[in-house]
Amino acid sequence: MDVISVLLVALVLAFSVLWMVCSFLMRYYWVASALRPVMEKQGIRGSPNPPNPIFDVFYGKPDMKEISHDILPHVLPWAAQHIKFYGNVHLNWWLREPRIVISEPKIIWDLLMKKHKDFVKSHFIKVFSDDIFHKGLFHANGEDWARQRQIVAPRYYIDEVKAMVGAVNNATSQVMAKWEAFVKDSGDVERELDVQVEFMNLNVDVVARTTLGLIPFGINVERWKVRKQFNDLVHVREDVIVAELKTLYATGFISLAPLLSFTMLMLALYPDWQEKARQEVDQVLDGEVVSPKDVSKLTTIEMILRETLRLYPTMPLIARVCIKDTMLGDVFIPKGLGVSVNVVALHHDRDLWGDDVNEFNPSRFKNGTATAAKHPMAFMPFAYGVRTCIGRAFSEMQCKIIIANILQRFEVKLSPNYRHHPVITGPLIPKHGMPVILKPRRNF
Ligand code: HEM
Repeated sequence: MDVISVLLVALVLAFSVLWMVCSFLMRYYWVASALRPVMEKQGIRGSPNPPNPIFDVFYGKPDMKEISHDILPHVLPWAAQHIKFYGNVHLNWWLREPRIVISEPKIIWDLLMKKHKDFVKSHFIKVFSDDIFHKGLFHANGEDWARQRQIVAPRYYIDEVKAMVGAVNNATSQVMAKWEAFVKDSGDVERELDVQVEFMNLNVDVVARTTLGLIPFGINVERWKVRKQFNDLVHVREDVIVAELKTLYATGFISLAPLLSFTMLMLALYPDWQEKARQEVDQVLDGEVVSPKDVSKLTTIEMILRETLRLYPTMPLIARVCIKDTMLGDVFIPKGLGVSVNVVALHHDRDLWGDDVNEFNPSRFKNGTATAAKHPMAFMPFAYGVRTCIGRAFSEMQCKIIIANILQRFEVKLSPNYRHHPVITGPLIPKHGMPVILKPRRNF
């Protein structure tokens, strides 16, 4: 390498380092001398020091001492403290980035419904998932998002979802037969199994059977030809189609396995609810597989799933970043500030849910979700507004079918090896899996 090349490389390196240092200082300067006073003047206060979420998440934390559903102090200890000291709207940090964290329904309404145009998806979530979701709908913004949503969302409308019941039944039946053989092989009447791993595999299978209908091959081409959306799709670049499939695969198996796992925990912990749900399954299905018309009749399972999602929301934080100076309620939000909805805190707020907030009580959903708490937006596992989850109906249908199949064939007990340690790794998951004891029902 000649001298000029060496000098050029050194110059580029020096500029890169300078740029990194400057942007770091800028961020700090902005936070320390500009942003904090703006927020504090409005009465919004928060932690003076950034916590270390990476450390909290991955290392060194002991399991919960007992199986309690009061999980906020365990999964987000800083949030539990901040709510106590600063209230339901406070400042916090994501690494070095300041964020306003909210668990106040009226302000969440403004963020997700009234003022949604002033916010975009935050790169906060991309830290966790960019390599998985790539450029798909989950991360997209602006026109790119609108175009993708228009193409993908109709695939999950209720009639389309009903048409997927058979595929879910087939995949689930195979797994049930495998579980029965697994217990039989032990020569015992019951056997322990980590169902979390099983649910992940099952969901990959279900998503493959249902989602591959999106790929424009063979018969799908014929279907798509008669739809206007196909015209949109052929204009979408190949990498965007791949990104969409990755998104649907990832959301399918990342989000459903934890919900199903925690539901198994609830069934094991509350045998009275397990029995109630089983009686409903036996009555509605009468030994047959679930048909599309049966799905809406499984109301006890529906309540159990909702109460599980309340206590253990799969998506514990919803993150946005402000792109235009705006107001959320009475709070001025400057452009560039991150905003997070703390769904765990919202779902565990005593003022909204009452004194039994940390108890498992599916009956609170007997008249639906809107009246279960003191505010209709107190329950939001699938978010609200234009970016609400497109997979909601699909997830509810799939989970009902899987749980109905399990109850039809097995009794579920808690394993002595279960260790209670919900943890946020992006989704909220049981850190040590979900070992339960399965006992096939003899009379089935
Ligand atoms: C227990 C199951 C599930 C839960 C709790 C859940 C929850 C959520 C939440 C809270 C959001 C909003 C995120 C945000 O605004 O930042 C979301 C978005 C999304 N979900 Fe789900 N989800 C589930 C299952 C699924 C499934 C099975 C699919 C695939 C079909 C799916 C596909 C998506 C997509 C594509 C988005 C982005 C939508 C957009 O931004 O327009 N989800 N989900």
